[in-house]
Amino acid sequence: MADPDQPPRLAFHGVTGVRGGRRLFAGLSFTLAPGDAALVTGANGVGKSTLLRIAAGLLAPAEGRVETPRCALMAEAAALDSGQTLEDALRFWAALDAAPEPARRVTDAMTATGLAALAHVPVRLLSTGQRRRAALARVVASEAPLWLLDEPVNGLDAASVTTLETLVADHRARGGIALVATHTDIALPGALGIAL
Ligand SMILES: Nc1ncnc2c1ncn2[C@@H]1O[C@H](COP(=O)(O)OP(=O)(O)OP(=O)(O)O)[C@@H](O)[C@H]1O
Repeated sequence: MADPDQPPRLAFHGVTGVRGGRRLFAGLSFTLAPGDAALVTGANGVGKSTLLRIAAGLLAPAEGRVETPRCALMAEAAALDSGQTLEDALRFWAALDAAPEPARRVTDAMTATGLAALAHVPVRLLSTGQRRRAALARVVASEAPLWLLDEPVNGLDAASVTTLETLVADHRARGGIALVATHTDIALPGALGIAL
């Protein structure tokens, strides 16, 4: 567990990632402090999503140790209830976060991701790109110190990619940390490169 009195940081200490009995990476060590970002790159199936899931605490490292602050993961599935309105679906997750004011956080996140006008639209009616933006809104609404973004650019149009880049930059400027896995270009100034 992260010490709440210390600034948040993500630290991998000699981490080995194994999936389906296959060793994907070994002895991986890095530290990200407030304001830092890292870009995880590599071919399909190399282990980028696995690394993010280990960072999120969803998978245990086969070897080594991970220090993770409170985090939010944007993965392939938005994990939003398709029968609910966008606002209600986002509020469901925001209420589970260890942070106050879920309704205010959701409203702010929908505005930041350009989704405010769709607040009352059922999730099932959202387009692919809108659903991806909704997944991003879930991360923004969490106000978690660590954002874990797995292929966040997939399905986004050019304007939404710019919005994403701005949101990540703002998050870092506020002392947040971002770990991004992608094989698409994304502007992440000064990011640590983790090539798998
Ligand atoms: N639940 C699972 N059980 C067993 N093997 C898995 C599981 N999930 C992924 N794998 C395997 O682990 C390896 C790494 O997968 P991972 O999703 O981490 O790769 P990736 O680099 O994110 O790939 P992509 O660029 O295609 O998204 C792949 O060979 C994949 O088949």
